[in-house]
Amino acid sequence: MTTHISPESRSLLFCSQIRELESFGKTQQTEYSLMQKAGIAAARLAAGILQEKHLPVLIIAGPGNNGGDACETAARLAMMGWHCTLLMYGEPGKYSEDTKKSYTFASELPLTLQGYQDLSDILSTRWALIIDGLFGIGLTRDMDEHYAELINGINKLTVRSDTAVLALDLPSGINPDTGDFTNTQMLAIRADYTLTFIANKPGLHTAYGKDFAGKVFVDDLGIQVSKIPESRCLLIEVDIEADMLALSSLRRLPNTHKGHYGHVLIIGGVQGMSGACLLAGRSALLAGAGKVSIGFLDAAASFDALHPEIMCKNIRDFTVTNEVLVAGPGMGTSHEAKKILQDMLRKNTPIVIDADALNLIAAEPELQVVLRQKTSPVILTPHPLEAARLLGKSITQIQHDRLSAAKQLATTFNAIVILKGAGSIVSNPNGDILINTTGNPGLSTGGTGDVLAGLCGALLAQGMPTIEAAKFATWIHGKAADELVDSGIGPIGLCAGELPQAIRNILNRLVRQSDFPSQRQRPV
Ligand SMILES: NC(=O)C1=CN([C@@H]2O[C@H](COP(=O)(O)OP(=O)(O)OC[C@H]3O[C@@H](n4cnc5c(N)ncnc54)[C@H](OP(=O)(O)O)[C@@H]3O)[C@@H](O)[C@H]2O)[C@@H](O)CC1
Ligand SMILES: Nc1ncnc2c1ncn2[C@@H]1O[C@H](COP(=O)(O)OP(=O)(O)O)[C@@H](O)[C@H]1O
Ligand SMILES: [K+]
Repeated sequence: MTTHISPESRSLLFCSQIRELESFGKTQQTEYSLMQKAGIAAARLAAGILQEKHLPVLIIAGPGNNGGDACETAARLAMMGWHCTLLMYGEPGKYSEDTKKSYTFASELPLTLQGYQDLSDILSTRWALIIDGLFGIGLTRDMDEHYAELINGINKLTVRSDTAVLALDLPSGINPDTGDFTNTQMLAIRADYTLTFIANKPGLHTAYGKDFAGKVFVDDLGIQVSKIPESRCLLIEVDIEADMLALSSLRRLPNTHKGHYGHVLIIGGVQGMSGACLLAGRSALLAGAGKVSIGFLDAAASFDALHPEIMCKNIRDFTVTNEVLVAGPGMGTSHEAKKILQDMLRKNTPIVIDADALNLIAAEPELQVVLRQKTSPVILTPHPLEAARLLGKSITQIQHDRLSAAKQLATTFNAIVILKGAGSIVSNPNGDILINTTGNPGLSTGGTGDVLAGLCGALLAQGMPTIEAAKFATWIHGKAADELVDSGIGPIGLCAGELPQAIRNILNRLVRQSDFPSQRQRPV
C-alpha cells in the first residue's frame, strides 16, 4: 500500500535516536504525557478509519509501553462511544508508571477487559477494527507460545475478513531499524495502517516492514522540532521545488543537439540474452539519452525492430570515448566477458554496473581493485542475491539488514549503490541512505532491472549528478510501475517492456511541472 507522509516525516530515525527523543520529550512539561498524546492521536485515526460508530473494536495491549499506548487508545475510544474490548497480555503489576495510569484510566471506563485465556472467543468475533499495541520498539527476543498463538490467530482472522488492523508505533514483530522480523519465528501482526510515534522509522519502508505496516502515518507527539537529530536516512519523495536543481539537468534549451544529451552504451547480450540489452537500450532511449548503442558480446542483432534508433554492433567494434556505460545486462560470466568488463572499468567514463557484471566483480578480486580505483561516477544496481555475492554473505543476511548491506557495498566499492527489492535502498560511500517509496510487486518480473539500469545511464548521460541519477531513476522506475498498475496494466502481467513509455511520461511531466524559465519563454 502507498505510504502517505508529510515532508517532515521523510526523515527516518533509528531506535537509539527515538529513545533519546523519548527521554527528552518526557522532560518537557506539557498538559499531556507522551503516552496520552499517542492514545489521543491513535483514537482519532481509528475513528477516521471506522467512520461509523458502535462497531466493535479490539485493542490488544502488551506488557510494555506499547501496551500503555493501547490502554490509552482504548480509553479515548470508549469515551468517544465506541464498543471496545481491551485484550490484556501484560501484567498491570509490572507496568511502567505511565502505563499503569493509562490502564487505570481505561479500566474505569465502560469497556470489556479480557485476557489471553479468552483468545478463542476473541478469534471467533467479527471486529471492525483491531488495534495492535502488543509490542513496539522494545521487542528484542523470540516470543513464547501465547504470543505466537495470538499473532497467528489475528493474522488468520484478518486475512479472511474485512477487519482493518491499525498498528501502534510498529506492527508488533517488525524491527524498526531494518524492516526484518525481530524474531526467528518470523511472527508479526499484519497491519493495514501504522501510526508511528515520535518519528518515522526505516523499518516501516523496506523488507518485511513494507508488507506488514500498510499505510504509514507519523505523529511526533509534540516533541520540539529543534531537538530532532539530523537524519542521514530519508525516504525518497520527489518534490518539484526541492529537486529543481537536479531536474534542471533535464532541461532542453532550444539551441541544442543530440550531443548535449549524452551517448549511452549498453554492454552485454550474449547469445540467448540479447533481450536484456534491448530493454536497457530502449529504456535509455525513452528516458532521453541523445544517442543509444548496444555493444553485444556475441553476434549483434542488426537492429532493434521496435527502436531502429538504437545502434547495434559487436562490442569489439566500438571505440569507447565519452559514452556512459551500462555494463551487465545479459552479459554472462565467461572469461571473454571478464576481459571486456575489465577494459570498460579502466575507461574514465561514468558506468552503471548491473547483473552479470556484478557477478563477475564478485568473483574476480582483480576487477574489484579496478572498480575501487575508479574516479568517474559509478552506480551499482544489485538485487539481494547479487549483493550477497559481492559481500560474500547469504541473501538472508542481506535482507536481515538491507540498509547496512547497501552502506557496506557503497563504502567497499566507493560507489553509489541501489540495493533493489521492495523499498529499494540507495546509499553513497559516506553512508547516507535513501529508501524508495514507489514500486510494487508488478515489478517482480524478468527484465525490470535492465530497464532501471538503462534509466540510470540515461540520467547520467543528460548530466544529472550521480546520487541524483540513482535517486530519480529508482523513484521514477517504481512510479512508472505504480502508474501502470493504476491504469489496469499489472500487477499481474506487467511487462518490463511496458515501463519505458511510462517512464517517459513521468520524466516529461516532471520537467513540465518544474516550469523552467526556458519553457516559460516559449509561446504556448
Ligand atoms: N515511554 C513513553 O513515554 C512512550 C512510549 N511509547 C511507546 O512505547 C513503546 C516502547 O515501549 P517499551 O520500551 O516498553 O517496549 P515495548 O515494545 O512495549 O515492549 C517491551 C515490553 O515487552 C516485553 N518483551 C519484550 N520481548 C518480549 C517477548 N519476546 N516476550 C514477552 N515479552 C517481551 C519487555 O519485557 P522485558 O524485556 O522487560 O522482560 C517489555 O515489558 C514504543 O514503541 C511506543 O509504542 C510511545 O507512546 C511514546 C511515549
Ligand atoms: N515487490 C517489489 N516491490 C517493489 N519493487 C520491486 C519488487 N520486485 C521487484 N522490484 C523491482 O524490480 C526490479 C527487479 O530487478 P532485477 O531483480 O534485477 O530483475 P531482472 O534481473 O529480471 O531485470 C528492481 O528495480 C526491484 O527493485
Ligand atoms: K504494535
